[in-house]
Order: sequence, then structure tokens, then C-alpha cells
Amino acid sequence: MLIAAISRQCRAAALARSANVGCHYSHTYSHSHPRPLAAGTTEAASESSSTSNNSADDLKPSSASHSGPAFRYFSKRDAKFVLSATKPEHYKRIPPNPEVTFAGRSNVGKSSLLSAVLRSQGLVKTSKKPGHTSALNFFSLTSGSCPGAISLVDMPGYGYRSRDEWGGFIMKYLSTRKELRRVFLLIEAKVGELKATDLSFLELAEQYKAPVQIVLTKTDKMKRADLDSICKTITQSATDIAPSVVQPTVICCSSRTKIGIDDLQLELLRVCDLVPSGEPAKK
Ligand SMILES: Nc1nc2c(ncn2[C@@H]2O[C@H](COP(=O)(O)OP(=O)(O)OP(=O)(O)O)[C@@H](O)[C@H]2O)c(=O)[nH]1
Ligand SMILES: [Mg+2]
Repeated sequence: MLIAAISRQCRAAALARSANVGCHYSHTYSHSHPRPLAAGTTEAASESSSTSNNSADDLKPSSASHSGPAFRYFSKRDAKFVLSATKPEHYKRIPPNPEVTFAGRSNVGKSSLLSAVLRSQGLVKTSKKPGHTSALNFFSLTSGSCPGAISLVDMPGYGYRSRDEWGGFIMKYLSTRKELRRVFLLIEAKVGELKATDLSFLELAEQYKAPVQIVLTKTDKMKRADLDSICKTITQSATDIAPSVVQPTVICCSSRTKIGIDDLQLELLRVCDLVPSGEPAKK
């Protein structure tokens, strides 16, 4: 069996609850519910900036990020493809570096986002056709002279292959991978809600205590004003389903315009303990 059947009651409860949540928006969104973080994670300090409710044209990557800690880290490391895994034996010899994973429905933009994060065009294969990534693809960021290597994993999308085909292996990975610091769960912004397969995935993450952070993708197609309420809706549903593992901050990204990529890079470094949790994103 691959993903446990979704509890209808759980979903209904998630949809029915629509409590107001505090709204703080820059490229990141965090709600105001106090919640303990999952073990082994650090609280991200969310950056704030003034907002305007105009078009996606306002959502431009910040030039200030070119001197921040994420820029310094990523510019000194080489991105490499490590291996493709279709069973646990394939990845068990990978050095035990802190690891983050990009998960989500097929075609949501996982491979494109990983490529943008790694700043390495062509290394991660993307496609217009759903179901392109069919294995767990491991990448690394390393430098011969600098400490602090990390692993990044591009997951096959769910919702395209059969659940049985997708789930057994992924469940094994999520439930046993000690190095896993965070699952970035990608949701396409224009979809505007969590689908049944997303809820199933969150149930699994809750079961395995895998810390999850929601990332909205393809935000170049959206108006900022709409993003705000989408973040709110999705955060509410996700925390209802997986209250102990969903992180309070949503990161809004576009691989196309590069908006939010530096926020995601910084968060990734934080969860891998490579920058202090309070260090600002931009200097
Ligand atoms: N407009 C826009 N399109 C994007 C963005 N990111 C990805 N895409 C497009 O979305 C499609 C799917 O991208 P992928 O990165 O291959 O998606 P995936 O989630 O890895 O897909 P699977 O491997 O099939 O699960 C491609 O046509 C991309 O060009 C984005 O930020 N904005
Ligand atoms: Mg892919």
C-alpha cells in the first residue's frame, strides 16, 4: 500500500475550520498560531517588508540578496548530481549530510525550483509533461575547502503515477531517513488549495514526524493580493491535517522570475544549521 487512505473526517474538519489567522506577508507568510517546531528543526526568523496589493510585477527578486548569507553560501559551493534512487539501498551510502526534500504533485515545479535554488541550469531535468521525475534524485552542494555540505532531493510527483507505484518507496524514505531536516511541500499558487493527494502526503508526514514547509510555486502567474488569501487558506488546511509538523511560514516562489528563491535558500540553510536562526535574510 502506498499512501494510507485519507481520512474523510480529517479533510472535512480541515475544510470546515476557517479560523482567522494572523497575516504577515513578504515573500514569506507566517501565521500567528504558536506551535512547537518538530524535533531537529530551528525556527526561521521571517523577514518582513512593506506590502502593496498590486500585480505580480511587484514581486521582483531583491538585489540586496546578493550580499546575504544565502548568497555567500551558494556562491562558494558546487552543485552536483549524486544519484537516482528507486530503492533505499541506492541512497544508503550517501554521506550523512543534512538533507532537504522537494515534494508535491506532478508538474508543480519541484525540479525547476530545485534548479533555481542550486543556481545550476541544466543539472536538474524539468519537463512540461507531468510525471517526468520518476526516482528520488539526490543532489549535493559541497566545496573542497568549506565545511557544510548538504543534500537536496527531487522527489517524483504524486498524482500522476499510481499510488502504489509512488508510495511504498517514498513512505520508506520519509519514515526512515535520519538526515532529513525538512520537506518543502510545493503547491502551485494558482490551484489555491490543497488537493486530496497533498492532504494524504501531509498525513504521512504527520505520522512520520517529518517537518514540512509549504512553498507556493509559479507565483509569477499570480497577483500578490490573491497570494495572501491563498497562503492563509492553505496554511489552515495543512496545519489542521498535520499540526505537529507543518511549519508556520509559507514561502512564495517563482523559478521563472526568481522571486523568493533567496528566502528559500536561507530557510534551507537554517534547517541545516548553517546560519544562525536569527540571521536576517538580507543585509
Ligand atoms: N510560469 C512558471 N512555470 C513554471 C515555474 N516552475 C516550473 N514551471 C513550469 O512547470 C512545468 C513543470 O515543471 P517541473 O519543474 O518539471 O515540475 P515537477 O514538479 O518537477 O514535475 P514532475 O517531475 O513531473 O513531478 C515546466 O513546464 C516548467 O517550465 C514557475 O515558477 N513559473
Ligand atoms: Mg520533476
